[in-house]
Amino acid sequence: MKSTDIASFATSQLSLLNDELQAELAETQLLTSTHAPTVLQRAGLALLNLAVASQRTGFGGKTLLELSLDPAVGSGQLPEHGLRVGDICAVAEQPKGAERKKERDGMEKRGAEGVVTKVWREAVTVALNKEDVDIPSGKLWLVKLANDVTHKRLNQTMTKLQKMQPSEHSTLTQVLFGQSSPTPISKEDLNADVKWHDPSLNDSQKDAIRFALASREIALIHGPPGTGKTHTLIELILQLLDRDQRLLVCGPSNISVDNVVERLSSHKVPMVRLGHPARLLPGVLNHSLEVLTKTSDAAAIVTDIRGEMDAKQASIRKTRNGRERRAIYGEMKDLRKEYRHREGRVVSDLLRGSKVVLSTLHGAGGYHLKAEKFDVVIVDEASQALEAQCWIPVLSSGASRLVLAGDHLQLPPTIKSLNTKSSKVAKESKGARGEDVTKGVADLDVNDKETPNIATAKKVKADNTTLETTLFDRLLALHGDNIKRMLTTQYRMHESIMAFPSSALYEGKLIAADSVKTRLLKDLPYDVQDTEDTREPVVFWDTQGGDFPEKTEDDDSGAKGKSSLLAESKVNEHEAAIVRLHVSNLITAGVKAEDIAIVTPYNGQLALLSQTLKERFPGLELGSIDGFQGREKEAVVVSLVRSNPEHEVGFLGEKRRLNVAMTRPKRHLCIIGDSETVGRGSKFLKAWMGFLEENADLRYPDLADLQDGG
Ligand SMILES: Nc1ncnc2c1ncn2[C@@H]1O[C@H](COP(=O)(O)OP(=O)(O)OP(=O)(O)O)[C@@H](O)[C@H]1O
Repeated sequence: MKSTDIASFATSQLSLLNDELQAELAETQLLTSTHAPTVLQRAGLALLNLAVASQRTGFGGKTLLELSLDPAVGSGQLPEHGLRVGDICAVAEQPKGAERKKERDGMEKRGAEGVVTKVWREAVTVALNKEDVDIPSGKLWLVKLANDVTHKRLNQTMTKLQKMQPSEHSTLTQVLFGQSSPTPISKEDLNADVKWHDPSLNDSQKDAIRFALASREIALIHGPPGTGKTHTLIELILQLLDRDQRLLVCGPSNISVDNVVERLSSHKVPMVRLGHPARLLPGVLNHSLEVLTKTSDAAAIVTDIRGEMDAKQASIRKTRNGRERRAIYGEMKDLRKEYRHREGRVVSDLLRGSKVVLSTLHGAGGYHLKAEKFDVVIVDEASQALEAQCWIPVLSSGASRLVLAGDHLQLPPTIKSLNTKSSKVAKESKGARGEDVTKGVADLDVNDKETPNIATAKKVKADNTTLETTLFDRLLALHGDNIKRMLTTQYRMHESIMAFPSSALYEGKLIAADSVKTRLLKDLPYDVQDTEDTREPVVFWDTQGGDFPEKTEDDDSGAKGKSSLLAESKVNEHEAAIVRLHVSNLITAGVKAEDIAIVTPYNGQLALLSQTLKERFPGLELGSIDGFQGREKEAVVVSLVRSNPEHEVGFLGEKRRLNVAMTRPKRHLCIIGDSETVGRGSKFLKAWMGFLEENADLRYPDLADLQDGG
């Protein structure tokens, strides 16, 4: 165990985070300043021709603007756009048609900044950051800005850590940096009798819970794919509550937190979910602070004042007279103060009564928790969070114990929010893992990860830390396997699908639960024929021989002019034809399109496959491997794309990405790739190709057949 100096660790993190922010800001700036508004709209980064449809007061006394199409332009649905709940944006007067960068300079600054809180077909709602801003009355546009809010909180947290005196470091903090060893756990504690709420837990789950209950400072629960990590955490939470502990439960994304809230709610645990309601799953809303402040007994005192504020807001918009406006603003200010005061009281009563508070890691740094203390912090999906993010709840909660659940052998935190990169920047800056960061228009997916884009993650500081090293990784390196327990029974995959990842990554320890180990597509609970595909758990279409070459997308006349934002990526047209053939065979056999997913690491290939398959099989799901982490499907088809005489494999070289790809299916995994190219990429890839040749149902495609079938 090598201990780390806490202040210099924080300093190095601050510098890495700052590099990261600068890179991101530069990229956004370049993009929005070099394109006309209409281009930005097409790229999903702006919405044009808007007008204020209504204005009211929301939670926290914030002004909510509802924006819909300007009646002068039209009515009804908004055009396709990429604005999503949680995006940071500016509402401003729309530049005139030809107004370009120069004229627009500083324009976004002059508008009002806010956060998108609701998106539906006809309108978008934005919560403004500042009070009392004048919204121009002409035609408006909404333009996405770089999200530096996340960075600010990370920065504050790391600065706090940096400035702490050694005497202020809790025992937990010392253990997290190797300055103290974790308190040894006695055999009796590990074998203590526990009254289980869920008797169906398997032995590795029970062991992990006993271990986490016995540990005084840290416990890592390592949950390989499908092993019931969240299931285990629920029991752990109930057990800790039985022991009268107060808990702060966090995850890196809203969905990871909601997942826990949904499963906890059947246990009638008094809990509060922090976070903006617009970003929460519907089933979770009843536990959200906003809904609780409206429905609890104390809520009435807040409601009447809210109405009064809305009325004042409305009158401001009608008044043109400056003096009158100023007077109303003054009254609003007093009302808002009173509102916050009352709301604050309701909120703190609610929080004080909750034994469990749940929020994103980021949300744990909000002002609601300032006065709250907890005994234990639990982080789900911890290996998908930046270390600095994990420190937010650790420092804010004052907790003495930390439980991290995750799987460091799947992908670490990544660029999930749409990042605004021009083709030029995208070509020059490869992402965190040298991956295809050109998310561009191909997958403007809703994704509300609060993890910043790691454009600079590869930068290694002198002390060997990168942003990509998660707390989970670092603790394992620091304290070794003694601080972790692994869950070993998986409830997802057929045993043949599980075999390779288990032996190559999980020390051969995974066991397939009886309920899943022999499940095939032909056994689906609806009518599926028994065919050469539906009776095979693993199929490998080996395209070796050079007839299935990859192409760089730019060779193909600038991606057909589809977008300047789609930069260099790889495609493999012949592989795409095999995907089509295989998928149509499955569907002809009776497998529902909804039960099939196609994943590929390259956005170029994804775009090509979407073009040709989406219309034909609407239920089919297509996505990047990275975007599919955490998901599962009955059948998964993976197109590996790379096939070249140089045997270059690009980011197939990242085994954690391939691990994610091969562990998504329940009953059927179909791999399409060139074993000659892929097999030379790394030891792991060589072993995988060897495994497939030995164990999969091998197919050698014939180009002529493809022309018929594809
Ligand atoms: N002891 C158990 N007995 C039966 N089924 C279980 C058990 N533990 C977990 N499962 C089932 O396994 C599946 C996966 O569980 P869960 O969603 O908790 O896993 P996870 O590890 O959090 O998932 P991921 O692999 O996405 O991280 C669920 O359908 C769950 O009901």
